Amino acid sequence: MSAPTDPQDEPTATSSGMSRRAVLGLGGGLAAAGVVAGFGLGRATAPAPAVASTAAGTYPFTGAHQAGIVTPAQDRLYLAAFDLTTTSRDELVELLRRWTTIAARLTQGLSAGPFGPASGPYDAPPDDTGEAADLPPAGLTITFGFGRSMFVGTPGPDGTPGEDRFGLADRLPDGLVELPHFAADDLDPARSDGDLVVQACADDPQVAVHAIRNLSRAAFGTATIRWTQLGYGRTSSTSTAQKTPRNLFGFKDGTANVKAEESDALEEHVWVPATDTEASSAWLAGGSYLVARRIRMRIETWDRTSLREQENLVGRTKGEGAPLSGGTEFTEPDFAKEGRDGAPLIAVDSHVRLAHPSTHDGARMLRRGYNFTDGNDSLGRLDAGLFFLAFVRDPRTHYIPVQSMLSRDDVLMEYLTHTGSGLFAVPPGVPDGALVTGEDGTPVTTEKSPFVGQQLFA
Ligand SMILES: C=CC1=C(C)c2cc3[nH]c(cc4nc(cc5[nH]c(cc1n2)c(C)c5CCC(=O)O)C(CCC(=O)O)=C4C)c(C)c3C=C
Ligand SMILES: [Fe+2]
Repeated sequence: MSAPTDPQDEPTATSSGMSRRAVLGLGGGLAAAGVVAGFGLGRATAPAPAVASTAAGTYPFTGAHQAGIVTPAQDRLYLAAFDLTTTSRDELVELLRRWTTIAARLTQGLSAGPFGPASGPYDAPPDDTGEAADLPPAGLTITFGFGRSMFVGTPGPDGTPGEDRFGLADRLPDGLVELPHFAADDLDPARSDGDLVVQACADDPQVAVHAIRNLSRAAFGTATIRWTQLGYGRTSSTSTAQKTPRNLFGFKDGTANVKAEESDALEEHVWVPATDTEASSAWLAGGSYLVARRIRMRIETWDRTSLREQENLVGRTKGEGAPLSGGTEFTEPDFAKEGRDGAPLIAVDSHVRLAHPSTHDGARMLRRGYNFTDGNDSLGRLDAGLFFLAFVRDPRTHYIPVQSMLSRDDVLMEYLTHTGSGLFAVPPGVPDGALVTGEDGTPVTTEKSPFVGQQLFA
């Protein structure tokens, strides 16, 4: 996988100078020396600090918040929702411990396990699947979240309540509601919901897929994949240093997004605050909520729509991304401005007007979506669209009212169908310095090692 092509998109890298390949080579040396170890025993390599990097860049795994939210949006996504097959709380905790260690390792360019794909016990499967062995970390981030069903199970079709399998019902955070049915939803249950979610983002699809594959492998016997979504071409900027990308309608997307540099806006709109949470959600302080919506776009119809109409539907110009009220890309839209005919220059039913914070008591969201193309239907139309991802402080105030209005009144909806949906509580990050490391200084799983979401089980 290649390093970021746009110098503005370069991950904030510190350097250990150790590539994944070098690490694997050292793992092989250990095997040759007859050292057979599980996760608790490391390789005899030079320590790889929790914050490491190569020329291609890594992002720290630890911190107050999980990586993959304000991290400059990488170009590729592989997201997987899982269903737990166990009913044991201890096994759930063990899974989260294993996942935390593996994620901490992979994001720093290490193999999933201490041996890597080509060493370790010869009669056992390798502890890493190997397809990323020669690839740099590619800015990989791995972000974990919990679905409502993990807390309260899934209600039966007759409305019977779900089962509290893990003794977590009283910890259900207030915002982790069942999303209402929105007008024009055509949701496929096989592409919706899930007990757990893992978002892997990287600048190389193989690195992102490798991450999910190895995490899924580590979940064997405890959780199975419910659905996945592959995404390419980010449709948002999450840093002012990034160029605004384009969605499959050809419009710049992410111009007015909440950006990493807007620390006040992040506190107000993205992070769950410690101050105003109920006891049931206190564990989520410093976390966020992730809304995922698979939105199919009728691109063949769109492609037969005039440029004038396309711009009016969106409320911005297609070339520059400027509001139709005038100015350049980052000029604030002037919704009061009228044209010569006395009609507002930005139509009252345009997407940007209806999604704008001024229409929703100031509520904003951090959008982090991706384009997707999943083949075609029997009529030869592409099954393509936008996999909308947004991180919000509270979906009840920051997502549901916006989506309700858009699904009812937004003229863009004529070209859209929501086909998948998920809402997840995203716990805060694993604190810096908390990871347990083995002799070689790389993260290992022990009975005491910290894990993502630990606050929930305290
Ligand atoms: C519920 C939230 C939103 C959904 C779903 C959504 C889908 C969606 N959006 C576009 C294209 C664009 N959206 C733009 C801006 C924009 N969109 C939302 C919310 C949802 N979009 C917000 C909050 C905003 C920002 C509004 C503002 O503050 O001005 C834009 C303009 C450029 C930008 O600011 O990002 C485009 C273009 C598509 C194609 C789509 C579904 C497929
Ligand atoms: Fe939008």
